[in-house]
Amino acid sequence: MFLNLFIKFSPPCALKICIKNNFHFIDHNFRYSAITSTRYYSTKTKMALTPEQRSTTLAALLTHGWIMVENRDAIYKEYLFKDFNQSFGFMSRVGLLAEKMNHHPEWFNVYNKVQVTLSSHDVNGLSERDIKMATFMESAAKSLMQ
Ligand SMILES: C[C@H](O)[C@H](O)[C@H]1CNC2=NC(N)=NC(=O)C2=N1
Repeated sequence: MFLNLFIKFSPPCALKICIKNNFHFIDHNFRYSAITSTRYYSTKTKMALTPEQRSTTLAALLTHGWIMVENRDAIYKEYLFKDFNQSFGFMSRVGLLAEKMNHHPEWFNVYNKVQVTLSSHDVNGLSERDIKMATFMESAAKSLMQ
């Protein structure tokens, strides 16, 4: 109900794509049922970072251990945790957001080390989604490390 109202009255720049999934079930009594789930994806943030965003939000991340990748419009950071438990906890938290955003980090993990590269394939470079993801990673890492 609220979602419908939101979609109806949200500003026109926030164009929504609606994807319907049909799930079909047969239970242990061989009764058939179907559930339709609807997901809405916003196209609003599918844009490369503006020069202004680069000199503000991106610049802030670059003072927190993130670096620009050579020959690619992407950012990289290496996180060093206490042990594998912390690394995996971090990746689990980030993984849930990644699925929700449909935006996935390129990452490598061994024991307490997680190396992350962020970029947006669809704009062939950095977008607001990378900033959002990196900012979330910063707070997840901080809360796990204390
Ligand atoms: C087809 C699918 O929507 C795309 O590949 C999604 C999935 N995950 C993604 N992850 C990242 N990092 N960038 C993308 O542009 C992206 N796009």
